[in-house]
Amino acid sequence: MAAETGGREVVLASGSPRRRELLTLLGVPFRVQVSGEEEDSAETNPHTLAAELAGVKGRSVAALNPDALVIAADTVVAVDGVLLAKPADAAENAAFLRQLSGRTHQVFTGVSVFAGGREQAGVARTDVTFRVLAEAEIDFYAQSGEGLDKAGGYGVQGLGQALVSRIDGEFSNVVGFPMSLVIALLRGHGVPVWGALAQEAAPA
Ligand SMILES: Cc1cn([C@H]2C[C@H](O)[C@@H](COP(=O)(O)OP(=O)(O)OP(=O)(O)O)O2)c(=O)[nH]c1=O
Repeated sequence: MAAETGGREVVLASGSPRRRELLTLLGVPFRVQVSGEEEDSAETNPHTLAAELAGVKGRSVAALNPDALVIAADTVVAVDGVLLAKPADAAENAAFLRQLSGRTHQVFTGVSVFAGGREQAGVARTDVTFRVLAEAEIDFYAQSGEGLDKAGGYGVQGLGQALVSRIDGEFSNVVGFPMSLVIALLRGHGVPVWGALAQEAAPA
């Protein structure tokens, strides 16, 4: 395992099935250890909050795995300066969708990598525009339950793609794991994304 991952075991500090899928696509062997840290913060700036929460999750798992490379992420959705976390129920999900309808909002994902006692981190931003949604569409989507475990109350990778009219930025960032940033951070630590040959071929 260690030889395939730049000398360190890779630990994904996330319970998100999307992050698991996306890291698997990169061909990196890893195991999952979920941070038990509470995701509460007084921070109101979405960019800063995404960075802070990714750091909190990663740091707690890194403390338990000092020899590993630990990667963590956090996704924050903001519309007109208001943060939309995960909706508590279908009614709150519908309220979120009303706020997002016909507008452009921002999705920030912070990614933190801890290895050898050091942290490297970054934040990606994608702007997502929703169609003007009819009340019946809002009810239908909220009742589907798809948005309940997702920041902003929707999943762009599922039924939620029918809500979206435009995406400016990286799609994978909206799903919670911005590939460009993750690849750069992993390669920066010598982890061969898509195998050793691709590592050699990658531009500096
Ligand atoms: C906007 C949006 C969010 N999401 C997801 C990504 C994240 O999993 C989730 C945001 O919550 P997070 O707190 O970032 O992550 P999580 O609680 O799912 O997992 P963990 O803290 O263990 O890493 O919302 C989608 O899957 N699709 C989308 O379109």
